[in-house]
Amino acid sequence: MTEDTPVLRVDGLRKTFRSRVRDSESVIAVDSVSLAVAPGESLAIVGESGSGKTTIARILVGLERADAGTVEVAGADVTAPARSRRARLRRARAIQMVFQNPYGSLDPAATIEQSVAYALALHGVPDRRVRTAELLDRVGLGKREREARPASLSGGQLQRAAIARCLCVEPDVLVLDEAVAALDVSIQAQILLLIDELRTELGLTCVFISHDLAVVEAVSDRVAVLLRGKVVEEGDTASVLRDPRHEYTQMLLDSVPRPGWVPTGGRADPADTFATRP
Ligand SMILES: Nc1ncnc2c1ncn2[C@@H]1O[C@H](COP(=O)(O)OP(=O)(O)OP(=O)(O)O)[C@@H](O)[C@H]1O
Repeated sequence: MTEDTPVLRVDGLRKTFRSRVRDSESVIAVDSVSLAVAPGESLAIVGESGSGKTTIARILVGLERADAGTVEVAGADVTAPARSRRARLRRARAIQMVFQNPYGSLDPAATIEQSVAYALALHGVPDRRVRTAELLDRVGLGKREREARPASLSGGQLQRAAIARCLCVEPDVLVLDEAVAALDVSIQAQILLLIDELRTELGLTCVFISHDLAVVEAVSDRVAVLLRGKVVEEGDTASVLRDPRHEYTQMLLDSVPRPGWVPTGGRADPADTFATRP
């Protein structure tokens, strides 16, 4: 693989669900989505609620099965569900996910260091005690937090622990699904800074799922804008945010609160606003 060969390649993803509202109807959550992320690059997937962001993230990490399309990580096809334990471990090494709610990835009964040590053991990493300490040090968790159980930690501390747990396997790709959305703004900034440092140090390839354009601007090199399951605009983050080509991207930008902002129209349901757009 050369430096430019994408480490993550998504081709023609499609996912339909049975409607939660009317059983006889279906919802196209993801529609012909193709993406490529180069080694060390950070791609943001942005869109309003219901645009399909989380469904894409869940397909990437194998929590959801696509109806069509393929996902390749470091040249290996990871589209099919991993059936054997070995295949599941291989898949976990390829791609890891930080969730909005870190409780999902941390055992409530275990201390943070036990959770990290367990993940290392699962993947047969030697020198687990040393490696656990290194990882928790790296994400900025001290002795008290390491020995605590998830219920006694703050959201920011939990996200640090969840990131450390993902890093146990040195994944090819890290997917962060609204990973800072539930945090206070100042804690958000600390976590974004940590992710940025880790990207620089480890050359991490990241996919950031977010509805927040300020977060997208801070963390991504490239952005894909999602509307009703389809990518309607994609490009270098700074250019897209400065000079959006699609009206929907413009609408997302217009709906960011700022001094003098009047919330008229900007928060209209994009499904209504752009329903007829090809
Ligand atoms: N398990 C499911 N069953 C039925 N419909 C679903 C399911 N999961 C997602 N959907 C629908 O698929 C569409 C895309 O949802 P998804 O959660 O991927 O969007 P999103 O952009 O991540 O939104 P949010 O930011 O609110 O999480 C929505 O219309 C949603 O209602």
